[in-house]
Amino acid sequence: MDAPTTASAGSGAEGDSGAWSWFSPSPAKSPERPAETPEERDPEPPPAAPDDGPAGVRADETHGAAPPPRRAVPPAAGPAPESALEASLRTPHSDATGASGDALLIRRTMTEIEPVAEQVTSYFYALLFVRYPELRQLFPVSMDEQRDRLFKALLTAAQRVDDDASLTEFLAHLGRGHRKYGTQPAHYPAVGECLLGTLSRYATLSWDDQTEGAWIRAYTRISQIMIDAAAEDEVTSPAWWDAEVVAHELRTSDIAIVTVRPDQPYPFLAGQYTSVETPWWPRVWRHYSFAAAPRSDGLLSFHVKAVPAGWVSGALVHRARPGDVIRLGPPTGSMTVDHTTDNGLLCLGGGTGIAPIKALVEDVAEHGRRRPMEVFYGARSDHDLYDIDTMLRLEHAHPWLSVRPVISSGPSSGALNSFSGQLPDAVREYGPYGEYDAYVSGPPGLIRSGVDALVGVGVPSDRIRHDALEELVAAGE
Ligand SMILES: NC(=O)C1=CN([C@@H]2O[C@H](COP(=O)(O)OP(=O)(O)OC[C@H]3O[C@@H](n4cnc5c(N)ncnc54)[C@H](O)[C@@H]3O)[C@@H](O)[C@H]2O)C=CC1
Repeated sequence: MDAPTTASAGSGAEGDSGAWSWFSPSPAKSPERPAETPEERDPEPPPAAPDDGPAGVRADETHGAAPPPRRAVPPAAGPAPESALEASLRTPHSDATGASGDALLIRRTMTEIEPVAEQVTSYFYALLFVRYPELRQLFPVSMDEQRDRLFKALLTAAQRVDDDASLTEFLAHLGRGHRKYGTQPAHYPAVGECLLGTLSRYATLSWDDQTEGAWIRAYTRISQIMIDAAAEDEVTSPAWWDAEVVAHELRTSDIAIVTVRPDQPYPFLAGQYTSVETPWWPRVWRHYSFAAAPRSDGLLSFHVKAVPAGWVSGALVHRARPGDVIRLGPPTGSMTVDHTTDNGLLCLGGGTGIAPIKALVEDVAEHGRRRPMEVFYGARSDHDLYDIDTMLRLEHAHPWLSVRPVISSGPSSGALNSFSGQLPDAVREYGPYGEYDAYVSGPPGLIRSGVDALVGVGVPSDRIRHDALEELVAAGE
């Protein structure tokens, strides 16, 4: 997808980068470097983690983390037949794309561990929590989804090691975003040590001194960018905002509009989103878009749908009441209005994805340029169009705005004169829209098919905005 997207978050605090000396690349095994592999430091490998120490890893969290046996010494009689993986890992360190030697070495490691990524991740966290139990408190009680995150982010960064601009943008964002988790510069060497310990344990075919050097250089760079970005952010912005619930309106049996008052000014742009932590599920954060443009009274609102097994969404819909205090991360997202053009705006909002679209309408209204704006608001049935009254009120107030309800599967009373079908079908029916900027917000499936439909009705792909698909998929609620 080539539309502008947003990325996700990372860690840090005041930068004392001088504490990283052990992580300097070392051509030979350096005596200062701590043990790299579990067996060097932990006589018992982490899968036999403590049962459930105060800040330890539960035994069940190490499930599946049993490390593979170290590479067997080839039998004297002759080498065993080479597998396809072994053959690919033997490929010389050069590449037609011009990737650097370090990038090639890092990719080789990732090729080798990819088939066992789940065990690698489990082992990594087990090792981290056994060696540094004090870090356990930074993570949610249930590690099910977290297991994926930190490690994936590190791997994504390692993959971009040859692309300075993209790497820096990704990591700076990650570094700023990690402030709300309480990450400190001193945590980075611990993570790096366990990352290398894990990789050397699993990438037995490709791991050698050169590869280790490449990973050390990459991780040193990754952590420095994250720490610097966090330190810079600290000068102007809190790590998180506490926000008191001031209104809670149940719109359907599973959708609520939650309005909060942050304890400090909260600057953001219409179309952006933030991460939310509730008091009931500490350290579990979920993304929600702002459902209104910035207001003079500083209040923020979110549309939340309780989804099955959605801890945060369930708590926000069924448990939160005025007076409760939730926590907000920094605003993020690039689904914002370009006010330098007079192009029309074409918006697709599916389900609670209408929330940021409503904010965009308010933003355009405040700028007073009367740009044509077409909003397609999709839901399964009339009943699921929980905010249609607000949208129709806005349409009534602004002659440049047109709102079209689209019902995909459920019954429609006919009262709304809605289009029957999927949102992309409706857009095709009403197009072309060559002179429009476009915005898509809703379930990941809608983003994918919506972007295709928008390109089909003449919107250039560089003028289509939506939030990052991987964020929407990862959030899951
Ligand atoms: N900034 C954003 O992109 C935001 C995204 N969301 C996401 O929106 C979703 C809302 O969920 P629900 O209200 O249950 O929506 P839903 O699953 O009921 O879908 C709403 C409408 O979107 C369209 N749609 C859904 N899947 C589609 C597909 N595969 N192809 C074409 N059209 C499709 C249909 O018109 C459907 O009626 C959640 O996944 C939430 O995370 C919510 C708020 C903001």
